[in-house]
Amino acid sequence: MAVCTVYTTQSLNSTCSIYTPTKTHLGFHQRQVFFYSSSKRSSKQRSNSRPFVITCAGVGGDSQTVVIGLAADSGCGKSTFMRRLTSVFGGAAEPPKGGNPDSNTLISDTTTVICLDDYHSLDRTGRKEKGVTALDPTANDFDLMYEQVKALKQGIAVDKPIYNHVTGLLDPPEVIKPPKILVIEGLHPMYDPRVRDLLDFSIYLDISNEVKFAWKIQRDMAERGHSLESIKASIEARKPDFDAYIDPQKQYADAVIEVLPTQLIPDDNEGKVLRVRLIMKEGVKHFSPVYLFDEGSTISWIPCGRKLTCSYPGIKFSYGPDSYFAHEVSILEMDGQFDRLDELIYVESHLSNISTKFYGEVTQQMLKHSDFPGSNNGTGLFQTIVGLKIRDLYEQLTSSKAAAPVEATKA
Ligand SMILES: Nc1ncnc2c1ncn2[C@@H]1O[C@H](COP(=O)(O)OP(=O)(O)OP(=O)(O)O)[C@@H](O)[C@H]1O
Ligand SMILES: O=C(CO)[C@H](O)[C@H](O)COP(=O)(O)O
Repeated sequence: MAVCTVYTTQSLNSTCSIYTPTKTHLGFHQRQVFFYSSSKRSSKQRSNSRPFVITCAGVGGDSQTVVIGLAADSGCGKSTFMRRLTSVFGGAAEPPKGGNPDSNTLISDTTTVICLDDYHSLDRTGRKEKGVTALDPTANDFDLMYEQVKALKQGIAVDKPIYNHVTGLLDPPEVIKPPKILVIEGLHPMYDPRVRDLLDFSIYLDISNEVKFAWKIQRDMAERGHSLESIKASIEARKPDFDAYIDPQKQYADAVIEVLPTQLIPDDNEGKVLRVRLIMKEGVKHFSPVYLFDEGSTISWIPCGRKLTCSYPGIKFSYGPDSYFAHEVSILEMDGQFDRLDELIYVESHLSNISTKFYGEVTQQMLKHSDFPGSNNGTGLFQTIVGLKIRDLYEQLTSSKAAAPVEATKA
């Protein structure tokens, strides 16, 4: 086997990979560099040599993209969560400029959110012909998902396909450049072990069937004109594949936001008042779980009174250690809803490890987006806090990378 050296214009820390022509379909942006069988060649020899085509880190290899996975079924609040997350980093998230108007991608200064629906390998007709749902792994191209997320993580731009939800067809690809933070959201970010291993942090939105149904009715009946029967039928049709392929991913998540009917109203079936649990894995690098009052203890707190206005059925917080799929976790729970969002500061001041940059940042974010669904309950509160934790994780990851050469020099 020949030992070869790659000469590249990238910095020494660049990550370069060689791809055979058979892999060019993977959609990498390629640059030409020189590839030799010996490292000791003159510059004349170098310039006369035939170039091989290889891929190199497009951002110089020094900055690495942090990858976040967000899994949930359709209509479970992923887009709302993404809007809260991108807002934490500042700037608005928009579809790629001048691109396909039906693109599912959202780009802001710091984050790029790609929707994994774009890796459907079967379009709507194809799925119908084969009798499979979009949740079925056979309707998705996990090889391409893995190759492209890996490339982006290494700083290499990719040509990502687009699944057009308007037409149900696969559209020509769009270029995705490596961002500072890449969020992959959709049905299967933690399904394929190769993709899962690329994630620096993962979140699962676990919406109970009762609540999912209430949200679906609210959106698909009120906003999209679907009938109650068709909504019920669609949920039922998806359920076996949801249980088989989507739901099991929650065991791999670093944080799960579980949304359940309230326990404050006996036999409530309206789904308006919610009990929301933030399940946080212990021992995750760069992530320290949020706690209420005293870390590791078990707390039950009713904050209603002089400092927090509560109408029926009130608000109840709980916090404590637990286990989840045999992992040690901390769980913070909020049941009920806020009457006045400005009073949230009272609750915020009793929470620790929330990774804010200034006193009241959670309350400020919640007030800023008071029109988003879930702003008056634990869904909005916990999504905002997870957004702040992701910012913190990103800052820790990037500062530890920046510090690494210094450490190496010291050694
Ligand atoms: N926290 C919440 N509280 C109440 N309703 C919510 C909440 N989050 C989402 N919803 C409802 O669910 C609908 C879908 O939300 P969203 O668009 O964020 O979900 P999604 O997972 O991105 O959906 P899809 O995958 O279908 O695009 C909203 O229009 C709203 O009616
Ligand atoms: O579960 C979904 C993820 O959003 C969609 O149902 C899937 O992407 C197929 O989309 P469409 O119904 O528009 O063909």
